[in-house]
Amino acid sequence: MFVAGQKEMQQLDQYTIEKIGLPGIVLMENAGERVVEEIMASAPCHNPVVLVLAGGGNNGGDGFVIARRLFDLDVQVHLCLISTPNRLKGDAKVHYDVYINRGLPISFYQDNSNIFMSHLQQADILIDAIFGTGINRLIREPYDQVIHMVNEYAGKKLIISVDIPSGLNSDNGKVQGVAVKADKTITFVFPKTGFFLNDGPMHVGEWKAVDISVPKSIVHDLGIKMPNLITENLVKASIPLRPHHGHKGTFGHVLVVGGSRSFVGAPVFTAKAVLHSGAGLATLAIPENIYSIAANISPEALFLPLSETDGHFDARAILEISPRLGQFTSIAIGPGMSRFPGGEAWIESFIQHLNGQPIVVDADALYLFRNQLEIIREYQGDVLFSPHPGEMANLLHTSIKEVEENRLEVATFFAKKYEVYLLLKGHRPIIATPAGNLYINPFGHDALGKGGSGDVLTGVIASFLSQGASPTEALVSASYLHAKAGEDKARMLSHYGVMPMDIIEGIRDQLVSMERK
Ligand SMILES: NC(=O)C1=CN([C@@H]2O[C@H](COP(=O)(O)OP(=O)(O)OC[C@H]3O[C@@H](n4cnc5c(N)ncnc54)[C@H](OP(=O)(O)O)[C@@H]3O)[C@@H](O)[C@H]2O)[C@@H](O)CC1
Ligand SMILES: Nc1ncnc2c1ncn2[C@@H]1O[C@H](COP(=O)(O)OP(=O)(O)O)[C@@H](O)[C@H]1O
Ligand SMILES: [K+]
Repeated sequence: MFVAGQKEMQQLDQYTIEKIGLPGIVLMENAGERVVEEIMASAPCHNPVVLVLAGGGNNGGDGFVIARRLFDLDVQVHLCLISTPNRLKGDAKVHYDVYINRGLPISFYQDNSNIFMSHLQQADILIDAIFGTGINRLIREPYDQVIHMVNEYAGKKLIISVDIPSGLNSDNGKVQGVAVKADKTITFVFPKTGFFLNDGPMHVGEWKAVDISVPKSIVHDLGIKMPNLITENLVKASIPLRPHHGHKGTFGHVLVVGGSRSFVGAPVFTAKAVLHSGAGLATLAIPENIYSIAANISPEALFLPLSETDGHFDARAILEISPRLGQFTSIAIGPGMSRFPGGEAWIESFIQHLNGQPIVVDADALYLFRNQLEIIREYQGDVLFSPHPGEMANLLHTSIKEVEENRLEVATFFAKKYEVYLLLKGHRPIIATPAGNLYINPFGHDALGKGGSGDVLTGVIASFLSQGASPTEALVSASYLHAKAGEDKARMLSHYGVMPMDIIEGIRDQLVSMERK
């Protein structure tokens, strides 16, 4: 499934109408019909009272169809036009005329806002068909008042947005002054990019993309490049296959490099995640002063205790580890490593001793690479970076705000420029490839916002690489399983109580349920 912005939706609609010959009024009729099906399926009570709020563009046009079709199903429905009738044009005007010709119930906000308020109070369900993807400026009077009034009922009445919550920018998810806070959004053809960026996740609620007879194959016919949405099916096709006759050699040997006196748990979580997600072997290369604690809590791992000074790796460690590096099928470096003096030179030397295995760079290793990214570009194997927004900002010498407001652009830029596979973590993680492909993970939970959670993810990525997944496959499947594990564990253990080991267990539960399906 793809994720579409305003321009892409226009291209798809236009092609369907002009080249395929399916008129816009038919698409609008289909759109209205699909939304009505969803309204009927999610009605909070018997005989709900529905208020449809229609704007002056095509989103309002959908609203006229929805109100008419609800009326024909004997639903108590009222339509309120927020715009003025003489501004209506095209397909929306056709459906407005049909509505008026049928003599169906309507009122005009501009004529009498009191009537509107009384309808708002009486309704069980509010249908937001004020603005769709066509919004092109900040929302002002009277639309902002209406949206504020609708939002006062958030959590009290069922609010369903048509295509996108009115006021939300479909490309970047920014609120254009004010935006509807929907419980549900019924969107057409593809989910909109803005659902997953900036304010989007706080406004869309539960979303569903419905078919309105715009063929999805147009994307390929027109060669339109859009971000991919990570779905269970995509993940099923991405998780490395496990031959029944395989042995620990088949499933790869992951080297985890990290840890320091202050951060003992981080590399341990990574190594545990490596093994719980299927790798044959995991070796933990850690400073020798934390060896006994780490070994005590992870008997399943192999160990490579390395020389250290003041609780972190030192130059001797490189000499000790370098003859061994050839035996590993993937490397995860960074968890708990600390930002130690001389760390930049240490990590440069480390990468020069590798033989092209895929390498996952996370946490402090990202920091240590930030001023020497050319080394990454020149590395002869695949490099995967998994920064959180703070680490991403550090890599680009910019602010977290800049990163968060431009997640897609930032991820695309960095992946292309440094030829890395990038997983930009956060509420809705983004994966960007050196070739410019994008993936958005629509899952995840605030339960994952706890130290150690990212270390687990790093381990799963490295594990899948070791089992033969491509960098994109490893990132897509690890990010999905991690996010779904967070959602699932939060249901059992609360938003507050999920620990890194629970996430590891949750990932294993996800793998069990995928194997069964
Ligand atoms: N095309 C198709 O085949 C299909 C399209 N479909 C539907 O169409 C929707 C897109 O429709 P759309 O392009 O007409 O835009 P829409 O979101 O209704 O708003 C534009 C209107 O709002 C106005 N306006 C904009 N910003 C404003 C602001 N800040 N404050 C105030 N006014 C503002 C703008 O006015 P203007 O700029 O012209 O003055 C214009 O009147 C899409 O989301 C889907 O629901 C479906 O039916 C399926 C078939
Ligand atoms: N509110 C949230 N919603 C979804 N995912 C989240 C949320 N908060 C954190 N996460 C996820 O949790 C992980 C945290 O990683 P990171 O910050 O590197 O943690 P650490 O390095 O402490 O282990 C990331 O995968 C991130 O996407
Ligand atoms: K809307």
